[in-house]
This record gives sequence, structure tokens and C-alpha cells, in this order.
Amino acid sequence: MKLNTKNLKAIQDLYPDELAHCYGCGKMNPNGFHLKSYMVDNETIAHFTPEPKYTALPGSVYGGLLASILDCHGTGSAAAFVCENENIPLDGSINIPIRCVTASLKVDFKAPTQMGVALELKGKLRSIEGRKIWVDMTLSANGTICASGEILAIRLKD
Ligand SMILES: CCCCCCCCCC(=O)SCCNC(=O)CCNC(=O)[C@H](O)C(C)(C)COP(=O)(O)OP(=O)(O)OC[C@H]1O[C@@H](n2cnc3c(N)ncnc32)[C@H](O)[C@@H]1OP(=O)(O)O
Repeated sequence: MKLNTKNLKAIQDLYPDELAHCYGCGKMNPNGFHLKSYMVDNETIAHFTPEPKYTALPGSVYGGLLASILDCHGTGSAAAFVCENENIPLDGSINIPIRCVTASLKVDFKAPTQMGVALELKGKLRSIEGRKIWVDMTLSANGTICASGEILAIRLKD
């Protein structure tokens, strides 16, 4: 189902400009994917429609692309969950002061991912332990979960 983002701020758009050059999600990278993740009811959600050049077998999406967008959805989700935990607003009133990078990313490919449709990524917080944030993710096409992922994101020191 299409997410109405009219009154929502993308987590990645709250990164300060100097930290927004990531190929997967940075708003300052003119050649990147510009993945945008949103916090909705204690879970994170993003939609992304791959271009046909990211083909694996004809009609299905290349797994490396799926891992890339799960990576960026995961770090964005981790930052957002820390913000929620620390009552830092995600409404765009400030840039978020939390920076998280990927230490570990696991992806299980469960079914071929159909090309030509909007993929839906969801993230749920598993736990926060000090600087370590674990997020569980799914990636669906047409309502079918095609991949699941788990990320360990590390909050960078100030
Ligand atoms: C500024 C970012 C803005 C947003 C950009 C979007 C990012 C998009 C997603 C990406 O592609 S990020 C790029 C890919 N990732 C990297 O390049 C990270 C490379 N690794 C590092 O820079 C460091 O290893 C890292 C910052 C993750 C950790 O180094 P630190 O010196 O800050 O911490 P430390 O090594 O003490 O680890 C902190 C904790 O995490 C644990 N840890 C670190 N790496 C781990 C690992 N791989 N598996 C399991 N645990 C791990 C480590 O054991 C420790 O646990 P404890 O606190 O319990 O002792």
C-alpha cells in the first residue's frame, strides 16, 4: 500500500548535509538511490522501485541492490529508533544528532523479487544496547516477503 508521506519527514533528510552523501540514501549525492525511510507507528517503512538495469534473472531484482537498500533502511531506522528512545523529534524541526553506521548486515533471500513494482521495506527495533542497535527488516514485493534482513548499526561517538 502506498504510504502518504505528505506530513512525514524522511529520516535520511534529517541527516546534516555533510553526512548526507551516502550512495544509497544521501540527499547530497546526485547519482545515488535517495532511499527515504519514515517512522510510522513504531516501525520504519520505505518504498523503492528499482530500475530495470538492476536485473538478476530477467524479471527479478539483483540481490546486491536489495542488500544496499536494506543497509540504508537499517541505518536510518537505527538512528530513528535511538531518537525515539531519547525523545529527539523526527518532525524536521532539527537535524538529527545521531549517526549510525553498519557493522554487520545479514540478508536472507526468500523468493525472487519482482521487477517493476514498488518494493516495501519495513524495520522493527530489536534492541539497543549502548552504542549497538539491532534492527530486523523485511523487503516485500506485491505483499510477498522476498527478503529479510538484520542489521547491527553502531552509533558513532560524538
Ligand atoms: C555518519 C553516517 C551517516 C549515515 C550514513 C548512512 C550509512 C549507510 C549504511 C552504510 O553503508 S555504512 C558504511 C559501511 N560501514 C562501515 O564502513 C563501518 C566500518 N566500521 C567501523 O567504522 C567501525 O568498525 C565501527 C564504527 C562500526 C565500530 O568501531 P568503534 O571503534 O566505534 O567501536 P568498537 O569497535 O568498540 O565497537 C563497538 C561495539 O560494537 C561491536 N561490534 C563492532 N563491529 C561489530 C561486528 N561487525 N559484529 C558484531 N559486533 C560488532 C563491538 O564488539 C563493540 O561491542 P561492545 O560495546 O559490547 O564491546
